[in-house]
Amino acid sequence: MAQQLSGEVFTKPKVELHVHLDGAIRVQTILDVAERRGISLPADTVEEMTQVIILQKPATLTEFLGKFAEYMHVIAGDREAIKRIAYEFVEDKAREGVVYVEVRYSPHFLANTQVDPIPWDQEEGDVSPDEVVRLVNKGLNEGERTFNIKARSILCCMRHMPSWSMNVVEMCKKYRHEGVVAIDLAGDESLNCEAYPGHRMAYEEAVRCGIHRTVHAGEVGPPSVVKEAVEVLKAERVGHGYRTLEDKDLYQELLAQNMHFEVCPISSKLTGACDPDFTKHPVIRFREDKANYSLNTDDPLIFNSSLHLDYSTAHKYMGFTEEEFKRLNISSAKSCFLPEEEKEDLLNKLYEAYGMLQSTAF
Ligand SMILES: O=c1[nH]cnc2c1ncn2[C@H]1C[C@H](O)[C@@H](CO)O1
Repeated sequence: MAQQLSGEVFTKPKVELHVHLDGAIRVQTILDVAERRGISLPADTVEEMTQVIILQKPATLTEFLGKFAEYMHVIAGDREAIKRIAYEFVEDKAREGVVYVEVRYSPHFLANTQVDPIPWDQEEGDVSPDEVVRLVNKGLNEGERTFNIKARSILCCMRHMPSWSMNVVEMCKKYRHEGVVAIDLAGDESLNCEAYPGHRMAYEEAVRCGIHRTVHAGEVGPPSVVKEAVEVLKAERVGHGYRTLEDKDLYQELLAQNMHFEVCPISSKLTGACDPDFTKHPVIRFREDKANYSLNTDDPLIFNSSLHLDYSTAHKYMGFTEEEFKRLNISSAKSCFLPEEEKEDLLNKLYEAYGMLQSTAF
C-alpha cells in the first residue's frame, strides 16, 4: 500500500506529464510475471518485494537509478508483461483522477534484441525496441478504451547510451500517429552533464521533423544542463529543472518564455535532488512567480507513492490551495504535447470540471 497523508486533496480531474512507465509498475505484476517465467526474486510477497524495491530514505540519483535493476529483468523481453504494465498503468491513473497522462520509457530498456548492450543481463531474445513500442501502444490504447482517459507516450533516450538516441527519434517519427508524442533524455545527469553528440543529433532530427521535446535537466545537475537542454536540444519542457533557480538570469529568461517545468515533489526528496524539508521546495518559488509547471509522480513504484501523495504534500507542507491546483493543471494541459485541437478539448474538459466555463447563454 503506497504511503498516504490523511485526507485527499484536489479530487478534480488532473493532468500528469512526467511519469516513467518502468517506474510505475505494480509489485503484484512483477511477482506474477516472475513466477510465470520461472525467475527467482529475493521476495515472494507484495509486502516483502515492495521493501526490496522502494527507496526508504533520501538517497542520490545514482542510487535511485540502481533500484530499476531489482525488477526490470522480469518485465523486459516479455511481450505479455510489457503490454500488461501499460494497460495497468492506465487503470491506475484513471483511479487517481488523471484524465490525460503522458507516460515515458526507454524502449531499449524493455527489449532483448537489436539493443547493444542487451540490458539487465538478459539472454538475447526476440523482442526489439520497435516491438516494445508497439506493445506499449497496444496496452495504453486498450487501457484508454476501458478506463475512459487519454494516455500518450514519450520515448526516452538515456544519457549514458548516446548510440541509442537516433533509433529513439526514428521510433518517435514512425509511431507519431499511434500515440507517441515526444522524445525525452533521461538517466544520470550527475555522471553525464553535457549531452553527447548522439543525443544532439537525435534532438536536431526531432526539431526538423516537428517531434516534441522534453529533457531531464537541473534535477541534480547544475543550471548549465538546463541551459543546454533549452538552447542546444531545443527542449519545450524541462524535466524537474529545480536547479534553474541557482542561475537568476536563466530563470528569468525561462519565466519570460513561459517554459514548463515538470515538477515531481516526492521524487525530488528521495533522489536527493532537493532539500528534504518540503517547506523549502523550489516549486514554492515557481508558484510565487506564477511559473508554468506541473505536479507529477515520476516513479511511484520506487517512491512507494501516488499522485495523491504529491498533491497532499504540496497542500500540507507548501500551502498549495485548490485555486493553485486548478491553475497548474490548466498550465499543464496548455503545455502538453497533444495536437492543438485535442488540447482544446482537454482544456475545455478541465474548465468545465473546475467550474470555469464561460456561459454563452443570454
Ligand atoms: O528522476 C529521474 N531522473 C533521471 N532518470 C530517470 C528518473 N526516473 C527514471 N529515470 C530513468 C530510469 C528509467 O529506466 C528510464 C526510462 O524510463 O528513465
